Amino acid sequence: MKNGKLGFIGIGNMASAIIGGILSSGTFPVGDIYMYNPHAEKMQRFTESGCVACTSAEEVTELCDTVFLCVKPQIFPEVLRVIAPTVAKKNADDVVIVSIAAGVTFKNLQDALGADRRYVRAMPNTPLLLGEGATALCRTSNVPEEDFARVRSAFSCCGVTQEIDEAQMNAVIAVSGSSPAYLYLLAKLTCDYAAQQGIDPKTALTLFCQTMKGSADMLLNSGKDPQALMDMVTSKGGTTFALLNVLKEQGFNEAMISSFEACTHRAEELSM
Ligand SMILES: NC(=O)C1=CN([C@@H]2O[C@H](COP(=O)(O)OP(=O)(O)OC[C@H]3O[C@@H](n4cnc5c(N)ncnc54)[C@H](OP(=O)(O)O)[C@@H]3O)[C@@H](O)[C@H]2O)C=CC1
Ligand SMILES: O=C(O)[C@@H]1CCC=N1
Repeated sequence: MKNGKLGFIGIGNMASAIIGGILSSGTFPVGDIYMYNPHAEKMQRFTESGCVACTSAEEVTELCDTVFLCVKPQIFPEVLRVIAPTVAKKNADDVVIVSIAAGVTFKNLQDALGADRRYVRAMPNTPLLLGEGATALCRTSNVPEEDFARVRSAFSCCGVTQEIDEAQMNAVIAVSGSSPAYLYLLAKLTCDYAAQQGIDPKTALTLFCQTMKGSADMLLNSGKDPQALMDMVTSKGGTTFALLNVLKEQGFNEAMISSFEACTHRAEELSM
């Protein structure tokens, strides 16, 4: 029997962003959110909001019909071993296991918890915390629409979601999961340069962040592709041309592509 309860195992950066986003949106009753983390203090701010702290991963799995595994890929074997007996006691229809881990495959989950269980993989990102996340999702073929919609709503209440094939899950990490880091790097480099030139750091950050937001809106809503938008900015013989030329000369494009490949490759290595 399904009870609508959402359980989270591993309350670190990402689970905190997801739970924080869910709480801000009010999409799920706060008392339906269960969680477990070895260091209990990490759950405190959510228990203060009305979420329920459990004393073990088994307890979360026993009490909830949608279980989000939010530990590091390296901890997965241990957590899967711990929850396997509890998952085995449930009817296959009564539990959906959601993994947000980089690289951990459906095969890894099925080998540990059973091929007849229902699985969803998600690749979210930390802006979920502000309701501005981006999450790629995929499911095993036995996950019915109703169960998938429920999992999806935990992510879509705090950002956009897109369903993709499992074969694309490692490549998509460079697009949603990891990509905030290179955008923050760009912000840091830009603002550090501005500060060196005597521009007030807050002023620079405000200008740069609005530029990222506005550029994202142009990409989504102007009807123009990235190259056309770059061309609109680039006057012949002007400043943007000079900027892009140095990036080209110094191998920026190749470095970015190599970094995406490294990201995907690392996810493949993290598979169990
Ligand atoms: N950070 C990100 O931006 C994103 C992360 N992910 C994925 O999310 C997952 C979690 O990443 P992230 O939140 O950054 O990692 P964190 O290290 O911040 O969180 C992991 C949490 O797991 C807890 N934990 C450790 N061992 C156990 C255990 N045996 N049982 C239950 N909980 C345990 C840790 O608790 P304690 O500290 O007390 O040991 C910690 O709070 C990873 O698989 C990652 O691939 C996906 C997309 C984006
Ligand atoms: O760095 C990581 O491995 C995780 C997965 C995506 C973002 N953070």
